[in-house]
Amino acid sequence: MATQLKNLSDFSHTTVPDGKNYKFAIAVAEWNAAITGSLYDGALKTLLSNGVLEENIISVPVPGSFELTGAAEILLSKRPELDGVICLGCVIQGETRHFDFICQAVASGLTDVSIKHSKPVIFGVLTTDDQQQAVDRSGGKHGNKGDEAAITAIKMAHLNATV
Ligand SMILES: Nc1c(NC[C@H](O)[C@H](O)[C@H](O)CO)[nH]c(=O)[nH]c1=O
Ligand SMILES: CC(=O)[C@@H](O)COP(=O)(O)O
Repeated sequence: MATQLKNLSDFSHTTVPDGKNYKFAIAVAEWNAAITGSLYDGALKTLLSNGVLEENIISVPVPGSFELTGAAEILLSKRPELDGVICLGCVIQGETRHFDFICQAVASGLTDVSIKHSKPVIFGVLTTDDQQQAVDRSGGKHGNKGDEAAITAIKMAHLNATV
Protein backbone atom coordinates (compact mmCIF):
# COMPACT_ATOMS: atom_id res chain seq x y z
CA MET A 1 0.00 0.00 0.00
CA ALA A 2 1.29 3.49 -0.81
CA THR A 3 0.94 4.62 2.80
CA GLN A 4 3.50 2.10 3.91
CA LEU A 5 6.17 3.92 1.90
CA LYS A 6 5.45 7.35 3.28
CA ASN A 7 5.99 9.54 6.28
CA LEU A 8 2.64 11.28 5.91
CA SER A 9 3.98 14.33 7.74
CA ASP A 10 6.75 14.99 5.23
CA PHE A 11 6.03 18.60 4.32
CA SER A 12 9.65 19.81 4.38
CA HIS A 13 9.45 20.21 0.60
CA THR A 14 6.66 22.77 0.84
CA THR A 15 6.80 26.48 1.68
CA VAL A 16 5.17 27.30 5.01
CA PRO A 17 4.18 30.94 5.61
CA ASP A 18 5.36 32.74 8.76
CA GLY A 19 2.74 32.23 11.45
CA LYS A 20 3.64 35.23 13.60
CA ASN A 21 0.48 37.17 12.80
CA TYR A 22 -2.02 34.35 13.33
CA LYS A 23 -4.05 33.23 16.34
CA PHE A 24 -5.23 29.63 16.65
CA ALA A 25 -7.22 27.43 18.99
CA ILE A 26 -6.41 23.76 19.41
CA ALA A 27 -9.34 21.58 20.51
CA VAL A 28 -8.22 18.16 21.75
CA ALA A 29 -10.44 15.13 22.39
CA GLU A 30 -9.79 13.29 25.66
CA TRP A 31 -10.76 9.87 24.27
CA ASN A 32 -7.56 7.87 23.51
CA ALA A 33 -5.64 10.54 25.44
CA ALA A 34 -2.22 8.93 24.93
CA ILE A 35 -2.70 9.32 21.19
CA THR A 36 -4.35 12.74 21.21
CA GLY A 37 -1.70 14.00 23.61
CA SER A 38 0.96 13.12 21.03
CA LEU A 39 -1.09 14.79 18.31
CA TYR A 40 -1.30 17.91 20.48
CA ASP A 41 2.43 17.92 21.20
CA GLY A 42 3.14 17.71 17.48
CA ALA A 43 0.69 20.44 16.59
CA LEU A 44 1.94 22.83 19.28
CA LYS A 45 5.59 22.24 18.42
CA THR A 46 4.91 22.79 14.73
CA LEU A 47 2.92 25.99 15.28
CA LEU A 48 5.70 27.44 17.46
CA SER A 49 8.47 26.37 15.10
CA ASN A 50 6.69 28.16 12.26
CA GLY A 51 6.45 31.48 14.03
CA VAL A 52 3.11 31.34 15.83
CA LEU A 53 3.42 33.10 19.19
CA GLU A 54 2.64 31.07 22.32
CA GLU A 55 0.27 33.77 23.54
CA ASN A 56 -1.67 33.40 20.30
CA ILE A 57 -2.55 29.75 20.92
CA ILE A 58 -5.63 28.71 22.95
CA SER A 59 -5.85 25.02 23.92
CA VAL A 60 -9.14 23.45 25.04
CA PRO A 61 -10.03 19.81 25.89
CA VAL A 62 -13.28 18.19 24.83
CA PRO A 63 -14.64 14.79 25.98
CA GLY A 64 -14.54 13.04 22.61
CA SER A 65 -14.09 13.62 18.90
CA PHE A 66 -17.83 14.05 18.45
CA GLU A 67 -17.61 17.23 20.55
CA LEU A 68 -14.94 18.79 18.33
CA THR A 69 -17.60 20.32 16.07
CA GLY A 70 -19.32 22.03 18.97
CA ALA A 71 -16.00 23.27 20.31
CA ALA A 72 -15.02 24.75 16.96
CA GLU A 73 -18.37 26.55 16.70
CA ILE A 74 -18.13 27.90 20.26
CA LEU A 75 -14.53 29.05 19.78
CA LEU A 76 -15.13 30.85 16.49
CA SER A 77 -18.37 32.42 17.77
CA LYS A 78 -16.93 33.67 21.07
CA ARG A 79 -13.38 34.40 19.88
CA PRO A 80 -13.75 36.16 16.51
CA GLU A 81 -10.07 37.14 16.66
CA LEU A 82 -9.09 33.53 15.98
CA ASP A 83 -7.71 32.79 12.53
CA GLY A 84 -8.53 29.10 12.75
CA VAL A 85 -9.20 26.06 14.90
CA ILE A 86 -7.15 22.86 14.87
CA CYS A 87 -9.28 19.88 15.94
CA LEU A 88 -7.43 16.81 17.19
CA GLY A 89 -8.94 13.42 17.99
CA CYS A 90 -8.52 9.70 17.60
CA VAL A 91 -11.45 7.43 16.76
CA ILE A 92 -10.65 3.70 16.85
CA GLN A 93 -13.04 1.11 15.46
CA GLY A 94 -14.84 -0.87 18.15
CA GLU A 95 -17.41 -3.66 17.92
CA THR A 96 -20.28 -1.53 16.66
CA ARG A 97 -21.10 1.07 13.99
CA HIS A 98 -20.58 3.88 16.51
CA PHE A 99 -17.22 4.53 14.83
CA ASP A 100 -18.92 5.28 11.51
CA PHE A 101 -21.38 7.75 12.98
CA ILE A 102 -18.71 9.65 14.92
CA CYS A 103 -16.29 9.89 11.99
CA GLN A 104 -18.96 11.05 9.56
CA ALA A 105 -20.43 13.54 12.01
CA VAL A 106 -17.07 15.10 12.80
CA ALA A 107 -15.88 15.27 9.20
CA SER A 108 -19.05 16.95 7.96
CA GLY A 109 -19.53 19.03 11.11
CA LEU A 110 -16.07 20.58 11.00
CA THR A 111 -16.54 21.39 7.33
CA ASP A 112 -19.85 23.11 8.08
CA VAL A 113 -18.31 25.24 10.85
CA SER A 114 -15.40 26.24 8.62
CA ILE A 115 -17.73 27.32 5.82
CA LYS A 116 -20.07 29.13 8.24
CA HIS A 117 -17.26 31.25 9.69
CA SER A 118 -15.07 31.44 6.55
CA LYS A 119 -12.13 30.31 8.66
CA PRO A 120 -10.02 27.13 8.58
CA VAL A 121 -11.21 24.34 10.86
CA ILE A 122 -8.65 21.58 10.53
CA PHE A 123 -9.60 17.89 10.63
CA GLY A 124 -6.75 16.48 12.67
CA VAL A 125 -8.71 13.37 13.63
CA LEU A 126 -7.25 9.87 13.27
CA THR A 127 -9.86 7.32 12.20
CA THR A 128 -8.19 3.95 12.53
CA ASP A 129 -8.90 0.25 12.51
CA ASP A 130 -6.75 -0.36 15.56
CA GLN A 131 -4.44 1.16 18.16
CA GLN A 132 -1.26 0.48 16.21
CA GLN A 133 -2.42 2.48 13.20
CA ALA A 134 -3.07 5.39 15.59
CA VAL A 135 0.35 5.06 17.20
CA ASP A 136 2.00 5.04 13.78
CA ARG A 137 0.30 8.34 12.86
CA SER A 138 0.84 10.25 16.12
CA GLY A 139 4.62 10.42 16.13
CA GLY A 140 5.38 6.98 14.74
CA LYS A 141 6.55 5.62 11.40
CA HIS A 142 3.85 7.44 9.45
CA GLY A 143 4.51 10.82 11.04
CA ASN A 144 2.24 12.91 13.22
CA LYS A 145 -1.21 14.07 12.11
CA GLY A 146 -0.88 16.91 14.60
CA ASP A 147 2.11 18.30 12.72
CA GLU A 148 0.17 18.12 9.46
CA ALA A 149 -2.85 19.83 11.01
CA ALA A 150 -0.72 22.72 12.26
CA ILE A 151 0.92 23.28 8.89
CA THR A 152 -2.48 23.16 7.20
CA ALA A 153 -3.85 25.73 9.66
CA ILE A 154 -1.02 28.18 8.95
CA LYS A 155 -1.32 27.74 5.19
CA MET A 156 -5.08 28.26 5.21
CA ALA A 157 -4.91 31.24 7.56
CA HIS A 158 -2.35 32.78 5.21
CA LEU A 159 -4.61 32.14 2.23
CA ASN A 160 -7.52 33.74 4.10
CA ALA A 161 -5.40 36.77 4.95
CA THR A 162 -3.83 37.33 1.53
CA VAL A 163 -6.23 36.19 -1.19
N1 LIG B 1 -15.13 5.71 20.79
C1 LIG B 1 -14.54 6.95 20.66
C2 LIG B 1 -15.20 8.13 21.04
N2 LIG B 1 -16.46 8.08 21.56
C3 LIG B 1 -17.05 9.20 22.27
C4 LIG B 1 -17.68 10.25 21.32
O1 LIG B 1 -16.67 11.00 20.65
C5 LIG B 1 -18.55 11.21 22.13
O2 LIG B 1 -17.74 11.84 23.12
C6 LIG B 1 -19.71 10.52 22.80
O3 LIG B 1 -20.45 9.80 21.81
C7 LIG B 1 -20.64 11.50 23.51
O4 LIG B 1 -21.13 12.47 22.62
N3 LIG B 1 -14.60 9.32 20.88
C8 LIG B 1 -13.32 9.41 20.35
O5 LIG B 1 -12.78 10.51 20.22
N4 LIG B 1 -12.67 8.27 19.99
C9 LIG B 1 -13.24 7.03 20.12
O6 LIG B 1 -12.60 6.00 19.77
C1 LIG C 1 -15.59 4.58 18.10
C2 LIG C 1 -16.28 4.14 19.33
O1 LIG C 1 -17.21 4.74 19.85
C3 LIG C 1 -15.89 2.80 19.81
O2 LIG C 1 -14.56 2.85 20.29
C4 LIG C 1 -16.78 2.31 20.94
O3 LIG C 1 -16.64 0.95 20.91
P1 LIG C 1 -17.92 0.00 20.53
O4 LIG C 1 -18.25 0.28 19.07
O5 LIG C 1 -17.39 -1.41 20.72
O6 LIG C 1 -19.03 0.37 21.47
